[in-house]
Amino acid sequence: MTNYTKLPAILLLADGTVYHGKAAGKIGTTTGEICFNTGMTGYQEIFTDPSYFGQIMVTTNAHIGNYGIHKEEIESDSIKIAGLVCKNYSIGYSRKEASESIQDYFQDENIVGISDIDTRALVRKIRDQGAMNAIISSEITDIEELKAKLAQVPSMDGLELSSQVSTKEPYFYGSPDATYKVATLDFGIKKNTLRNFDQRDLYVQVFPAKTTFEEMDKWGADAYFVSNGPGDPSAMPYAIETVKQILASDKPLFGICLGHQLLAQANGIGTMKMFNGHRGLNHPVKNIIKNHCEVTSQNHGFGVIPEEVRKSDKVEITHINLNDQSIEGIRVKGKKAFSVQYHPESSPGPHDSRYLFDDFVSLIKGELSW
Ligand SMILES: NC(=O)CC[C@H](N)C(=O)O
Repeated sequence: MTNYTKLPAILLLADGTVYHGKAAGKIGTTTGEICFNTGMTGYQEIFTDPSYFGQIMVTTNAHIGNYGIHKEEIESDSIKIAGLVCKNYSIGYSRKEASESIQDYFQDENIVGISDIDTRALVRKIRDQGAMNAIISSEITDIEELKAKLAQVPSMDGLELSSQVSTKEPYFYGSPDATYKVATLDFGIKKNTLRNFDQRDLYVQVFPAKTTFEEMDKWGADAYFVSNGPGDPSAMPYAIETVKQILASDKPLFGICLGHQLLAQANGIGTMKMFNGHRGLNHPVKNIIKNHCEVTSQNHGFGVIPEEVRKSDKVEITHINLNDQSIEGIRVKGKKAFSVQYHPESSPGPHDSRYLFDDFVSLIKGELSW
């Protein structure tokens, strides 16, 4: 394949800052909300995480691509990030299990990126100025033209994206002989969540985002799962309604990330756009029920409004972020429903929080209550 990576490329931020670097991936132009992930490993899992749909990813690890691309290290069937910004873009790779280079992968999947950017300076800028849109181009050099294109990009605030990454048809995961059945609402589910269910004797049917409760209920599931996903949860009234109906059914319910935000919304608690999201593999969270700390994997740009959670008589707080005291977990009083803002399936990330999948199984078995 032709190697275009010596060609110049431009990154323009919505505040007018221009960065010059080199083309990475396909030659072209891409737009999205710029965000950064501080993880030191797991780039392929991050690129394929559907929650990043519509976002340009800045990786703070200095080398990207250096251990190649592995067919199995994916969280969905394609790259979901809108574009990549990195420092060193390594086309050569050192792992013998890898099947191709990052450059071939990006070109095959039509992903536009930019390398040789001072990502430390860029991240400090985004950190201090908050979330904003950006454009990367390796074909347009006129800044005014790039500005005009960037002005057309919608704000992430108020954007519904889940229905674009959700499965179009229902499908099954795991063994039909498993003891319990979990109906899953797919807003952009990660494969490792499904692997964790399968490992715990749960048979899953994954439903498209806009499936009604009535349709899912026909399957006779023992419990429900509400997945992670991209976009603004407050722009998803259809999903909030379905979660309300699941709650009314009194079946166990577990939600992760977007699923957590939707469970809050279904209980009358608002969500908000954060100044900077949490994206990385080492966010400390305190489980205030068990009085322990977990190091967690995170990826979100919205959050539940802390004052509204504290005032709510419907939910109680189970987890708190130790960096900024944001709400990381809730459970619904008198219901078998709980959720976390972070990612216990953690692919990539530490496994501290995997016990939440065991808690879900205990809840289904009737061995856990509050
Ligand atoms: N990982 C997720 O589910 C992200 C949820 C939501 N889109 C957010 O950015 O906050």
